[in-house]
Amino acid sequence: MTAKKRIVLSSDHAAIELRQAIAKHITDQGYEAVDIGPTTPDSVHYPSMGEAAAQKIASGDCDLGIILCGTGQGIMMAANKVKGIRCGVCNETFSAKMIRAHNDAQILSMGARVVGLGLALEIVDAFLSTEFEGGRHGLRVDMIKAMED
Ligand SMILES: O=C[C@H](O)[C@H](O)[C@H](O)COP(=O)(O)O
Repeated sequence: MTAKKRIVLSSDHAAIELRQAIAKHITDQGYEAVDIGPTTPDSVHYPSMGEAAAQKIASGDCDLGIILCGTGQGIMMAANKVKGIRCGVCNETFSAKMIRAHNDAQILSMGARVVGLGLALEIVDAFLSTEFEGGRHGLRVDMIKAMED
């Protein structure tokens, strides 16, 4: 039996309900949701939550990630500071497919103050169901990786 894909989820205070709905949605689909919070509505700083999620990927503990803040932008910026991490903000499904297919992004970021629940779940599905195509795209991703050395 193949191990379940482990998907780390994190957010700031702006996206708690959406994050929890996504966790249930992907669990229902057979993924293992590794939800690192927060769980209370208290204000929490998105850089810490973005970094914590990205470290779960960089360490190999999780396969892919979904992170959320008000716009998806701030938490994405923080996640991308962790070496080896590629994260994009996607507020529609085409980009969510393409950051997997062409950019081999490990983390999807979304804005809970931008997208509604129905669209957010479709974006998640697009991201999780798409594989990296490699080939010429692999050369370009390697160029990004080389900038970190
Ligand atoms: O990029 C940053 C995010 O959108 C944050 O969720 C947002 O800045 C939080 O704002 P506030 O503290 O006013 O809820």
